[in-house]
Amino acid sequence: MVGKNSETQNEQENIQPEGELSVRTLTMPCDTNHNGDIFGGWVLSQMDIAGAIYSGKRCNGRTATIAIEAMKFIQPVGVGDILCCYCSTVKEGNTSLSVKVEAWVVRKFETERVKVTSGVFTYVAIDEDKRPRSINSKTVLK
Ligand SMILES: CCCCCCCCCCCCCCCC(=O)SCCNC(=O)CCNC(=O)[C@H](O)C(C)(C)COP(=O)(O)OP(=O)(O)OC[C@H]1O[C@@H](n2cnc3c(N)ncnc32)[C@H](O)[C@@H]1OP(=O)(O)O
Repeated sequence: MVGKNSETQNEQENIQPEGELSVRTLTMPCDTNHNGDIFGGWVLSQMDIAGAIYSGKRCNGRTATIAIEAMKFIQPVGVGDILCCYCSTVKEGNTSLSVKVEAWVVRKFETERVKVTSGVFTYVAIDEDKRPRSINSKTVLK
């Protein structure tokens, strides 16, 4: 069974996700690699979407990902797992917002959450010409 040891560890240490749930989705067979696990790149893209939704709300409109800190994939994600991405603010700059995104999964037919990876994603608030703008500027949300 994938990741059972870490689940037990999470329960024992009572580790909980940090931040606001931004994306929750079901993993599908089309997202697997040649080993039958979910592609790390697919997980990364879901985390980027989660951070983009979170930063879009905070920055009142469009944002673009400018940087992603090094990440460690702690354990594999399987088909049928439910991926949950939680976001919290690490740093607010003038035009940028750094967001910690934690990825957790609920294993297929189980109930406990297991942390699979986390990373800091930085977004820049951009205007309609795709130029940086203040994260506090009020833009039309489109
Ligand atoms: C109710 C509302 C709901 C809304 C709901 C929305 C939902 C929406 C869902 C979308 C879901 C899909 C989301 C996919 C998200 C992409 O896929 S975005 C695509 C990938 N990213 C790109 O193509 C961006 C390409 N880069 C660029 O266009 C330009 O670099 C940018 C972003 C316009 C920035 O321009 P620049 O001249 O390079 O920026 P610069 O002035 O040097 O620096 C800007 C800020 O970034 C910081 N920065 C620069 N380099 C770095 C670095 N390496 N590390 C950290 N920070 C850095 C600077 O310090 C500065 O921050 P501040 O000090 O102002 O706070």
